[in-house]
Amino acid sequence: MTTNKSNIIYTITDEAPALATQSLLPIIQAYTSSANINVETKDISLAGRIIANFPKYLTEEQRINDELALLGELAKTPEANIIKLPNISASIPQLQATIKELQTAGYNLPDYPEEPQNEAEQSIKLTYAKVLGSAVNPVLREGNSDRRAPGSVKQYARNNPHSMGAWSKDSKSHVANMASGDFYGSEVSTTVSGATDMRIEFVDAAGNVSVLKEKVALEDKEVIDASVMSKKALVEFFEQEIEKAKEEDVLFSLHMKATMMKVSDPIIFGHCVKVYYKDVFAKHAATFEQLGVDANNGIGDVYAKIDRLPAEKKAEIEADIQAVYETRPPMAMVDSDRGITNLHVPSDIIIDASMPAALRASGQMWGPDGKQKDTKFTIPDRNYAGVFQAVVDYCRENGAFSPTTMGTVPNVGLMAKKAEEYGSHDKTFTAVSDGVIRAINVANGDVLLSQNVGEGDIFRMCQTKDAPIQDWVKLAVSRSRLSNTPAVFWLDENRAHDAEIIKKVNQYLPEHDTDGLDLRILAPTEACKHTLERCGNGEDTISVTGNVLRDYNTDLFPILELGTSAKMLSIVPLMNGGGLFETGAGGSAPKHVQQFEKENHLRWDSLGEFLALAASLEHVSQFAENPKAKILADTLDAATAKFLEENKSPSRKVNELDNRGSHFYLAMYWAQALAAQTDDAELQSQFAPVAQALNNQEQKIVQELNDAQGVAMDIGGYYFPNVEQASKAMRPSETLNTILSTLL
Ligand SMILES: NC(=O)C1=CN([C@@H]2O[C@H](COP(=O)(O)OP(=O)(O)OC[C@H]3O[C@@H](n4cnc5c(N)ncnc54)[C@H](OP(=O)(O)O)[C@@H]3O)[C@@H](O)[C@H]2O)C=CC1
Ligand SMILES: O=C(O)CCC(=O)C(=O)O
Ligand SMILES: [Mg+2]
Repeated sequence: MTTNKSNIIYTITDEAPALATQSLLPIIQAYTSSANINVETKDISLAGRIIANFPKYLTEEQRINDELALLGELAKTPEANIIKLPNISASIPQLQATIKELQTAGYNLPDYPEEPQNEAEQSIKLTYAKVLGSAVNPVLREGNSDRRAPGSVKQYARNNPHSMGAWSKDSKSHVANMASGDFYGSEVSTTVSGATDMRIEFVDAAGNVSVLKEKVALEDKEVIDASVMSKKALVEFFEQEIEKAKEEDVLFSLHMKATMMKVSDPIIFGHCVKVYYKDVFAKHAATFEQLGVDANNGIGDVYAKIDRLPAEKKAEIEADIQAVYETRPPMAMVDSDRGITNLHVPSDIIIDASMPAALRASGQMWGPDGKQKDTKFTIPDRNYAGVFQAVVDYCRENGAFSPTTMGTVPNVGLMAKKAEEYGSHDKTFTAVSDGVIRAINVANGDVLLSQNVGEGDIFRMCQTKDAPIQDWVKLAVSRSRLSNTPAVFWLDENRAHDAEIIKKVNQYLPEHDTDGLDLRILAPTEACKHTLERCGNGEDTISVTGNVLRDYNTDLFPILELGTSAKMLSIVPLMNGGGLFETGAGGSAPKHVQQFEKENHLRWDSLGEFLALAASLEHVSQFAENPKAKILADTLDAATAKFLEENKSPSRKVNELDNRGSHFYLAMYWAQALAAQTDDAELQSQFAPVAQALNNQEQKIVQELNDAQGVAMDIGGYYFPNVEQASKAMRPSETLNTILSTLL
């Protein structure tokens, strides 16, 4: 893909951010056209990715290019300048719903074959696997991550603190994790010497060898590791903790990352579903087998499949599910009004957002009665569970953090080239029987790593390449220097993988000027305690972490500090010189779309988009030597600061300022800043009348935007909305639209 140096790619994604784009992008395009910057869109939505992968089934007009693949290539070039909004990482139920919507819209796509019966179905399933789970971010993230709250955003939170639920010293909430038999306990790791290929194979108890993965290329000096989650230990753990939750009188809750960890975590989730609802699964085993119920898709899959049964049988199973709640501890709920539990769908409770939300709400979740209650946060594996327990302990002891006084915790995250666990899904396997799974060096037949496995155990291998580690160490030093802030590497010398990474950190740190910097290495739980102490004292600390803690920490600290991770600056300096500017650190906020459909109010906060756009324009100004881009970036920064000062973020309530109104204010402040600057007379004269018009019409525009609300809104689809309808819905102010059109 070739691009003009002043090209910016703006991604079309899903749900709330995709709706917000219908309103914000026309403003961005109108403003940037004045600096010869072309803001082009690329569709990486879930529906778009499905369409792109099945050309054979579609008409000529329906086919679209695989724009994700194009962007993946672009991300490896110095020209890349991509603004990436959050997208859905689909679970199977979400994928099926999207396929259905597309079929209804006339797209002749095949159904998702849950249990393929022949080769053709197997191939369809494999193609759908390409769009399942976290299939976008790892492709674009050809760099490490730098996520932080800009000074103006942090100051805004200090001046306008969000609510924080009070903590009780008697809180019974706690994190439950396994004591053995998990990934943490079994991990082995090594650093590869010399580029080679590896093969992953399974050896059964009788010595028969079968190949699980033919070939994985290994680079010189990369770190590889292998670990196993024992099914037996996991199931026993769930049994015990579910029983204990009842005795302890707390809600039972499970926190996984079934999207990023799309192979291992749905299986772990499925075991929990089968244990919690074991009476139902035992009594109806034959029926479930016949219906093809898959517990990995949650108890919701039972509800979906029993629809096909005669009414009487269906009612019996439903009654049996209800009876489970009499004997089991109360579940943490996703939606207590509709009886949706935390075990309904694996994509409803995603650990990075769900744990901080609970920690912010007095360490509690919502029970079946719609009331908050202390909770057992079940996080089976020990690798990162201790981090959340450290927050629980700190808040129980010291009370909730105060957004007015707490410090800030930016993150430098190791992410490039599918680093660590988040690149493991193509090397994750369930053992079909007892035996050994091992990685063989294809060049000489040596065993690189091996693990004993029992039937049903989950084996996984991770890769972490050397160049990204070097880049990450460099980024950590430079962020620490530039922001004059101590930095802690969250690495556990007792964990095999981390021990290899620590060797590299110690090797690469001396290559940089670290004079006077406070850099240290602490195991994650200790690092978290240290950081929390400092945070409570108003001190800032950079967390330098691997890929998983990058994800967790960049929701955890922003949600405590700012109320949401939507306000984060989220930059990925691409290793080949380009820039990927992610917006916020959160997701696509399905709850916001529900509200939008119900009452035409979108509470999505686009602050992350504003910050990303300013960083992207700054990148254009440097890369393309475009001085107008620099002015656009600086004035956008000024406008964003004013936007915060004036408190123009969307309200949560209908008929008040929403996402669209917040975009109007940004546009007005941006035009004012452009009209006020004197470095570029052309821009000044272009924007003076725009600023004037927006100013004069402020009342009218806000009225038009707010009056449109309060009615149900149909945009012709959820995963595949009608673009014209969505655009019309998101641009209800004719006055604003007319003023913007004068710039084009
Ligand atoms: N970078 C990416 O592409 C990411 C994608 N995802 C995907 O997003 C989906 C939903 O994930 P989930 O775990 O529910 O997390 P989300 O971050 O989407 O939502 C959690 C809550 O965070 C708040 N929130 C998030 N973003 C904003 C925003 N811009 N403005 C205001 N509030 C915001 C909302 O709280 P409230 O309702 O209280 O207003 C929201 O309900 C999944 O499909 C997931 O895979 C998740 C993370 C990152
Ligand atoms: O890609 C995903 O599924 C989620 C990514 C995410 O949560 C993050 O990077 O913070
Ligand atoms: Mg995240």
